[in-house]
Amino acid sequence: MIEVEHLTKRYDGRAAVDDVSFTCAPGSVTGFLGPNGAGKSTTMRMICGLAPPTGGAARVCGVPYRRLANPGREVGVLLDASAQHSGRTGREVLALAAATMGVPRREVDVKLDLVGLGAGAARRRVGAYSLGMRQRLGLAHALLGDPRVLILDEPANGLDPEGIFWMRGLLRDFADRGGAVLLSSHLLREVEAVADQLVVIGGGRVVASGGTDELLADAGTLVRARDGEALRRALAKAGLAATGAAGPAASPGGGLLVPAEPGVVGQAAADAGVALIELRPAGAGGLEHLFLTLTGGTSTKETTA
Ligand SMILES: Nc1ncnc2c1ncn2[C@@H]1O[C@H](COP(=O)(O)OP(=O)(O)OP(=O)(O)O)[C@@H](O)[C@H]1O
Repeated sequence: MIEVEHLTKRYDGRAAVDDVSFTCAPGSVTGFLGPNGAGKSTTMRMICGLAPPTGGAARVCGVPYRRLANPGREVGVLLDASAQHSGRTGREVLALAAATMGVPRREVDVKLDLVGLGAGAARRRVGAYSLGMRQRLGLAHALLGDPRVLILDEPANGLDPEGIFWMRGLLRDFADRGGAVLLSSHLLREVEAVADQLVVIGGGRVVASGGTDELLADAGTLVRARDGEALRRALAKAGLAATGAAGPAASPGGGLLVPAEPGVVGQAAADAGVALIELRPAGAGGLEHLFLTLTGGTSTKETTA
């Protein structure tokens, strides 16, 4: 439903997006991940026809976005939650959009309800909304035309943990009913629970992509021994590269992340007579480590989280 082929965007000769390709299939959520400045928003803007690509092409529902006759009925887009007119109430924003799209007026209340904006909130001006409320309104706007595709740029920004959990459920349900979701974030943890596949971008280029489970399975093994140095020597002897596990992959007292199956790592330790106190698939923590390694040093702005 979304096809991105060799998309490239240059500003003043510098590539903000460099030869990016991926597809988002019906019935799936694609997590589009990368640090600040990686090129996520620029890619999404090109998909939605808001920025002309320097090279490559993107299609939504089989055609370039600009060729969709009534885009809101096919693709729900939330690129900037703060873009709504601050002087209008939440209900007015949706009512206007409904009229433009030819959506029955009753859908306004259905969608306000769906995103948890009650009657009181809907009567308030958008200028008085918190960022989380604006994100909810943006989601209601994106869902208004009952589209088959959702393109959402950092929709979890400003939502509290409960809001993020709620949004995951909503997006999962949307995909389970056959929709395609492209969801960007600079936080792996925000999307890994809901994304079927991940596209990781750093410095404008895709640095990793694939099924979330597959990437998790490939995330390596976390291993720890009381004698860390002996373990390092044992792994080196077996030709296994090891890095100090950091962040969520780390275990108390330190540990090593090894890009190999737990059985292979355990055998290497056993062969050298090193007693282990921990040996497990690194899973999500390992993926985070992989993500930080792959995108390391490519962030052009300070991370907000
Ligand atoms: N209109 C523009 N003119 C010049 N450079 C731009 C423009 N838009 C984006 N860029 C640059 O392109 C690069 C990618 O920016 P982009 O906003 O796409 O990244 P991002 O991954 O969405 O980051 P963030 O998470 O901070 O939104 C950055 O270096 C940015 O400064």
